[in-house]
This record gives sequence, structure tokens and C-alpha cells, in this order.
Amino acid sequence: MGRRAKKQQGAPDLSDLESLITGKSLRKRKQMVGTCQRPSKKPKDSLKRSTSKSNKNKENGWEDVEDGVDFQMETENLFDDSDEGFVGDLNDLDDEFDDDVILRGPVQELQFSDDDEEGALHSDDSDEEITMANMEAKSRALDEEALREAELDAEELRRAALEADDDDFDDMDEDEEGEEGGEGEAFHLPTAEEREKEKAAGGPDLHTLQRRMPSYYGYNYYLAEKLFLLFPVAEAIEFFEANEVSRPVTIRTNTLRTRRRDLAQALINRGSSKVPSPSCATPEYLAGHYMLQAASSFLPVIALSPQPNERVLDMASAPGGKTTHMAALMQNTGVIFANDANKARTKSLTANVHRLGCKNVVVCSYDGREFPKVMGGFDRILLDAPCSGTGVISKDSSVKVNKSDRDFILLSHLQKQLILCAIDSVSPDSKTGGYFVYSTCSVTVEENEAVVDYALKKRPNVRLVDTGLSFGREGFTQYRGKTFHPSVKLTRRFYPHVHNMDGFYVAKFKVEKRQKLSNADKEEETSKPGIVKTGDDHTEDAGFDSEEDEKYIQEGKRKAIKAKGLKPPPRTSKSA
Ligand SMILES: C[S@@+](CC[C@H](N)C(=O)[O-])C[C@H]1O[C@@H](n2cnc3c(N)ncnc32)[C@H](O)[C@@H]1O
Repeated sequence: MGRRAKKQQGAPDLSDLESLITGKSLRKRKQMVGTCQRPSKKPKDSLKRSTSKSNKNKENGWEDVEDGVDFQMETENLFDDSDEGFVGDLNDLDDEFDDDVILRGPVQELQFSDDDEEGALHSDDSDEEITMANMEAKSRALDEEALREAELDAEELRRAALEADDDDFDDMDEDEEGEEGGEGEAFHLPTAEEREKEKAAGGPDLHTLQRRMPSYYGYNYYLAEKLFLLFPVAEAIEFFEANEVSRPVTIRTNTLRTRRRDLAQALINRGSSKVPSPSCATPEYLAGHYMLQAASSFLPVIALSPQPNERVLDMASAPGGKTTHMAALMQNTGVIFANDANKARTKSLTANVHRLGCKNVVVCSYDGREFPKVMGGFDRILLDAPCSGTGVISKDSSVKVNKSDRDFILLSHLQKQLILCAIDSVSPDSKTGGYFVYSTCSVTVEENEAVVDYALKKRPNVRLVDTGLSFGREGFTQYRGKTFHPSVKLTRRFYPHVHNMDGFYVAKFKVEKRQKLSNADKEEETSKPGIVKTGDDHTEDAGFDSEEDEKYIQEGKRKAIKAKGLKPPPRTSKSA
């Protein structure tokens, strides 16, 4: 569990995914309900609790993360008249928890320790006694004050970040060798005594402040640095904050078994205002009338848009949230090969396929890198790649501390191999398709744009196309001095603090026939709009992009040596 008590977010109308663009950050939303607070208290002992939650999630499988959630919903509010598959929000609808009840609840006495910042805020200048009459005004004043301070801090941090140059990696290494850093090692928030000293000295310096924020939220230095490179500081803090809050639970009507309206009626007829979790499953759940899914997991399927009678590969498919969604869109026609390298995970995949009545699915278990040798010629392929999970920290907060650069290197290596194999398994001759979608539930550029750009370079016969998703931020075309192909802009990023859904990334490719082009033709081709510039012709080597990755490989090796308590060799100029 995070710094704050886990909260379910308000309900977006997921029947229209676009409506998830709230335009309001979580911070703003909180202000609206008067709960905006400056992150100012002690770091919570969050990770033990969150780890047990994350373990549970892992057992259940990625798509089943909500299975253990004891969610509530008032079914009437969930459905409209459409017969389409739907996602309904399951939160905030229980009238037992309406605002009135909260407002009517007993007034709680808040106690702050002497050195507590909020305590300092609380004992404002007037020393006026708090009464029922003045409480609301005081509370508002406190909120405003806290907000002002947070904004000032954020502005200071942003300025500090702008001043920081691109030598962060070097800084980090120095730190690691010094006292404060180290892989997986959290920073320390200052003691009361240290804070007094800092105050006397005119406050902490900006770098210190910047480094304290992620520590406060429980991130290790390594991941924090990554996130600060991805977002401006103020936005990074919004991202941290959003990760402390659960995303809305959503359900998808399985249109192979029922209609949205009928499901709504069935649930309403049940006479309960609450839909229990699958651990105490409803008959409708057992009968496969719906699937619990994260809202973000709809995105790659919508982008892929599989058509009836097509031949589709879901290359990393367990536990099958997206496979079963595709089967429904294809109206149980054609064939979907649902593959997953992890045999154990194919059990839950098979169970879901059966429960949801998908008759066009063949489950198989190969390493994705064996395709297309195993099988090729697909009309469409989805690669929902294994990833670091930095987009789903609200579900698995162990990600905050358990990822090292070695993990990122290995993952992006695997992703680069898988993406080439997926591309090579698509039939460019497909009459209806010839599309491939790459997705991850991670927000790092290494696992997303860098992988996509790598595929563009290695496979001259592919180009990026619009995902068809009408929201989401554009993919990065520049990152830390690297420039990606301009078409990478067509890929889409989704964030918890912006879209109120898990962090997610989606890229859609069109696969064309491979051609042996003359040099002159190549020049002409790559100058056409929308056509991918490629470094070289396709190659069977799906390894690292050696020039670019060498530095990271070397750093990974040094870290591994250090982790064993040994002294790594000095950096060579290549790895520096
Ligand atoms: C993000 S999850 C997939 C979730 C799934 N698409 C869904 O919607 O339910 C990634 C999956 O990749 C599988 N995986 C890992 N390495 C793989 C490989 N080399 N080939 C195929 N699958 C792999 C993992 O077992 C895991 O189930």
C-alpha cells in the first residue's frame, strides 16, 4: 500500500473510452473534494503491505489483478442501452459511502507531532481555537496553504531539473559509490533535527529536495531517476501520487454470451447493489458473461481491430483478457492462436477461454522468439510484451524498488527480439489485415519507443500507422539525446495521472512485402511521407543495437559485479 490509504478512483464512463480524458489531474480532482495535501509526512512503511498485494496479483495473473478487490457497484448506473461490449466502473457507486455519510461522521481529532509540517500549518498564526463554526474555513485555509507550498516546491524542483544536464547517469554512479545511493537503496527523509538545521540554513538545497520526493513515495533511486527523465518534476510527482491510488475496476461484457443490457438486468435482478469479486463469483461471472479487465487492456485490442474470419496470433497472451476480447470482436470466427511461453500461465488462459465460450482459440506455449518458425502468415498479431510493469505500480508497488538497470536491459533485449519475430510472422499478403500491434504496461522509453524504433530500423518493410485511439499522448521522438523516427509520434502513451488508467503504450504497424531495393530506390522510398527510414535491410540478428546499448550493457555488468560485493573494473571509454 502506498503513502496514502489506497483509494478507488472516481468513475470514468468507460463505455466511451475517450471520456477517460478527464482533463483533470488527480491533484485537481483531489482539490475538488478538498483532500489535496502536500506530500509532507513520513514515508509510510508501504512496501510490505504492497508486496503481499502484488504477490496475490501475480498469482492471479496480470489481467486478474482486480480479482481480490472487494469492489462495490450500483448496477443501474453502469449500463446504457447499447448492446456492445462495455466496461463499467465499479467504484464510488455504493450509497453506503456517499458524501453525506462521511460528512455526518464523527469529527476526528487530528494530532500532529511538534515537528510535523502539517502540525505547523495547523497551529496557524491566530492560535484561535478550532470550533465547529470556523473549522471549514480553517480547513480550507490549510488546504490552500498546503497547495501553495506544494506548487512552490514543484516549481523549485522543476527549475532544478531544467538546470540538471544530461550527465545524470554519471551523477548516479558517483552517488552509488558514495553513501546515499545504491541500487534498491532508498534515501532517507530528514530527521526532525536535520530539518531544523536545514531550516536554519535557509531550507534544503534543490537537488536534495528533488531526491527526497521519490524516496517519500518509496521509489528506489534508479527508477526515480528514470521517471524524472520522463516527466517534468511536477508531473513526476503527480505520477507518483496517482500510483498511490487504485484505478477503477472495469468489466467487459462478453458479447459471445450475453448482451450488455441483459447482463445489466441480470445483475440488477440479483437484488444486490454490489457485484461481488470473482472470488465469490456471481452466476453471470461463472457463466462467462463478463470479464474483469483493466481499462487500459482494451486499448491494444481496439488498435489491432481483428476482423471476423482472420488468422490472428496473440504472442504473449496469458491470462487471456485480450485474447477473449479479440474472440468476441471476431464473433468466434477465424482462429486466434493464443500463445504464452509460461506454461503454468496457460492454465488460467485456457480456463478463461472456456469460461467465456471462445471457440476460435487455440492455446499454445512457445517462446515467442520461435515464431515464425512455428507458424507464420497471420493477418494480425498482438504482442502485449513482457515488461517492467512501471505503468501498473498502483497494482504492484514492488516495482518501485525491485527494478535495476539490468532488468531494463534484459527486458528491452527480449522485447526487441520478440518484436522482430512478431513482424516476421505477419502476412504482408493478407487481404484484410497485415497489421501488428506492440503494447506494454510500462512507461519507460527503453521498453517502448526505443523498441519500436529498433524494429523500424531492422525491418524496412514495416511502417507505423495511426493506432485509431483518439486519446493518449504522442510517443516520444526524442529522448536523452536519441532521436527516433518521426513516425514514432503515431504511437500512444497512457498515464494514470492523466487518463486515470494504468500506464500503457500502444504502437500499430502495417507490414508490407519485403523488397530488395536499389540504393536509389531506397533513397526515394525513405523520403516519402509515412515511410520508415531504415538503417539497413532486415537482419536475422535480433540482438542489441550494439553501438547504442554498449554503454548500458557495460553499466549492467558493473552493477552485477558490485551487487556481489566485488569491485568492478574501471570504466572503459566505450562504457563511460
Ligand atoms: C503482459 S503479460 C500478457 C497479458 C495478456 N496479453 C493479457 O491480456 O492477459 C506478458 C506475458 O508474456 C509472457 N512471456 C514472457 N516471455 C515470453 C516469451 N519469450 N514468449 C512468449 N511469451 C512470453 C508472460 O508469461 C506473460 O504472460
